Amino acid sequence: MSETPPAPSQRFTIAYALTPKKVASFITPSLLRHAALRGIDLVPVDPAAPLPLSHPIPFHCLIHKLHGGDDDWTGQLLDFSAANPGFPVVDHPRAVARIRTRTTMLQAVSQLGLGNVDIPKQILLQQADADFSGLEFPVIAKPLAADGSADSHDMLLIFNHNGLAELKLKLKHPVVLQEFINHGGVVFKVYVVGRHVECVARPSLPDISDDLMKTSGDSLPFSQISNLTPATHNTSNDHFLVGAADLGNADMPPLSFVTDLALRLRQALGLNLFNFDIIRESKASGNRYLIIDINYFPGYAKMPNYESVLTEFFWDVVHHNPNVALQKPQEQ
Ligand SMILES: Nc1ncnc2c1ncn2[C@@H]1O[C@H](COP(=O)(O)OP(=O)(O)OP(=O)(O)O)[C@@H](O)[C@H]1O
Ligand SMILES: O=P(O)(O)O[C@H]1[C@H](OP(=O)(O)O)[C@@H](OP(=O)(O)O)[C@@H](O)[C@@H](O)[C@@H]1OP(=O)(O)O
Repeated sequence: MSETPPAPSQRFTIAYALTPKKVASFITPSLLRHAALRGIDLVPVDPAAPLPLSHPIPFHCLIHKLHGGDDDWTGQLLDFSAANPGFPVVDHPRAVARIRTRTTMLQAVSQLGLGNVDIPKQILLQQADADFSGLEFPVIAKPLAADGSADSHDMLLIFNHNGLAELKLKLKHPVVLQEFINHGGVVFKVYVVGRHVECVARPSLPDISDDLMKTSGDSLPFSQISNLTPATHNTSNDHFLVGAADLGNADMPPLSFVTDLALRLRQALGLNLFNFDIIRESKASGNRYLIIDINYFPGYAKMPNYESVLTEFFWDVVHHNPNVALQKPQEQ
């Protein structure tokens, strides 16, 4: 990369509306430096102030991730996108909204046209006493909202009907109940930035044998298991760490498969900035993969060289490179 930044007339501004946590982890001095050398400046926007609805717009692209309770902000983004068609808002608020609810989040998977990729069987429980049918134990109860709010990562692994009865005391409804799939204790996280795709292995829940089902009680709470390190695990999660897989020796899915899957999913979702979690079913004879979660604008700073990857993406966006263009999501 040239060490001489472009002249002011060739510079581009990326406005960002991010949570303070995200600003701290993502808008690092090193990202700012990388981007500046490519002629790109990152500046904050105040989500409490109105976005400009007419020209001149003082930035060339808007990136965003704000958490629950931000309906006004989403409305602003929709109005801004409608008033400025073609202006790069990364990503379109309607496409983001779809993956902030666990029922609509995984719908796109059925459009991928890949026979070995599926989602676990799941049902929505609106209320605590709603009917539970068609699923086999163990199941995981997940909050319907996947919007980054305080309790959106609180989960309950349920082994039997008693555990199901405990659900109403332990998690706020509505929840999604999803069949637990044995997968060898490893989850593969696939990070997508435009057409850039990277896959890493992370710790997951261990396989659950019939014996473990009998000895584990009725239900077990857990939270953010894939981000656990020895320094952060707590008592409820400790249980699951027993028998944790050796990530260094994880049998990674082929990169060509992961890339193809990620690019299909990117188109189907209409998103440029996301990651998704896949697991490989232990008992399946061939390789059967299940997508269990999709996250908007994840923790990219954990990717090696994230500064260059994101800078190149921003450069493509402000130069309207068709590589990063996506279809606008339909209103539903
Ligand atoms: N259907 C499933 N079968 C087996 N394990 C699962 C299943 N669903 C989730 N898990 C395990 O539980 C973890 C958390 O689930 P999920 O990714 O849905 O939660 P999340 O809070 O949205 O995650 P993140 O912290 O990535 O945002 C997964 O990383 C995986 O270890
Ligand atoms: O901050 P972290 O690096 O842990 O990033 C996590 C991110 O938190 P942040 O967006 O508030 O930063 C989470 O977002 P919310 O669901 O809470 O909205 C979610 O996307 C996780 O999957 C990310 O972890 P990763 O998948 O990359 O391991």
